[in-house]
Amino acid sequence: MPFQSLADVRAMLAALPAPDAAAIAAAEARNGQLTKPPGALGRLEKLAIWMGGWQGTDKPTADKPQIAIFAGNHGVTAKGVSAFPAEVTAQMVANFAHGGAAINQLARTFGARLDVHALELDRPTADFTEGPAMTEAEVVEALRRGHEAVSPDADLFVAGEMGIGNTTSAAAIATALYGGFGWAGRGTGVDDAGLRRKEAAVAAGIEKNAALMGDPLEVLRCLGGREIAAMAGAILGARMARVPVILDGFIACAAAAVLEKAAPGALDHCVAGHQSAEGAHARLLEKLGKEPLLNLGLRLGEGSGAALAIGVVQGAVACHSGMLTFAEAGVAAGA
Ligand SMILES: Cc1cc2ncn([C@H]3O[C@H](COP(=O)(O)O)[C@@H](O)[C@H]3O)c2cc1C
Ligand SMILES: O=C(O)c1cccnc1
Repeated sequence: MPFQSLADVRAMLAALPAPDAAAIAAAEARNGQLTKPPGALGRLEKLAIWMGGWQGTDKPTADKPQIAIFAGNHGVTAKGVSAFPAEVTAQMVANFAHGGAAINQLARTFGARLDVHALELDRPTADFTEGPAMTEAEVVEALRRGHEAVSPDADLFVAGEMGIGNTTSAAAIATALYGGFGWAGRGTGVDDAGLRRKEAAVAAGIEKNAALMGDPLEVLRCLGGREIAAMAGAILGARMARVPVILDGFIACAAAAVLEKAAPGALDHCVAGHQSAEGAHARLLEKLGKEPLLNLGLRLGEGSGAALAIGVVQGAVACHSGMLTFAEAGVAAGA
């Protein structure tokens, strides 16, 4: 058991592993010798060196990517916050199992292992507008499921989610962590009245759980969902195993934000895969200090934007680890 209480999670967050400084130096040196003008591969160069640092090598790989999707149901759906009914969560889990969802196609395209973890779908979280969404035992169990989902063999990890109502939960988390207004967005496509219901649910959730909002892990317990907690646990598990992570959209970033607030630097092993079309995702990425790799107007979740960014990371490490140096290739170096 990686942890049995939120206190154990806090202790883990206080002692996170750092990247391998020698591997970073070696990867930087290698990058400087490859057959291209200095800096010509732009951000790909930084990505490859970052991958090397976390993997502890000057020749990183990205041919064993893992995508884990976590699914959970939300009591707050009773407040009419989604354009779709809560049954869709379980129906989409079946669709993932049959290979029929967008993420199945993307995982196959980039050669990623895809695991689906359905977290007590017949037992939704409590409606957070009326009290904490989860007990400590429930949130710790979800964090643990995520933590244990990371394969020790993976060289790159994506956490994705499925949970009708979870853009409201993510908006509530972002509001609690960063304050201000306007964190709720259209999600699956709610109309103006639906958006107002989401804003009201967020405000009620913050007010009802006000006494606990100073502690990021309590924010996760009170306003999160099982799949959001599991994504946080998985991102933490990847850090402990020094597996680099690609962050997905608004909901995945809300999960990640809990870790960053609890322990600044906790997302140093993460890159932002994309900027989603969910209204407040750009703002959340700014709070995290992360520049997205892609901006394709996706607003799906399931890890889909991050999955597409696996291709970018694969391109970066293929160049970095596969190219010849000037000396090896017999190409004349510049002045
Ligand atoms: C068919 C379908 C497939 C999905 N795949 C991801 N989501 C996305 O939409 C949900 C969040 O939006 P909201 O907060 O508005 O409910 C999450 O399940 C998210 O993963 C889907 C939603 C639907 C309807
Ligand atoms: O940003 C996302 O990942 C997202 C946006 C809308 C609906 N589901 C997911």
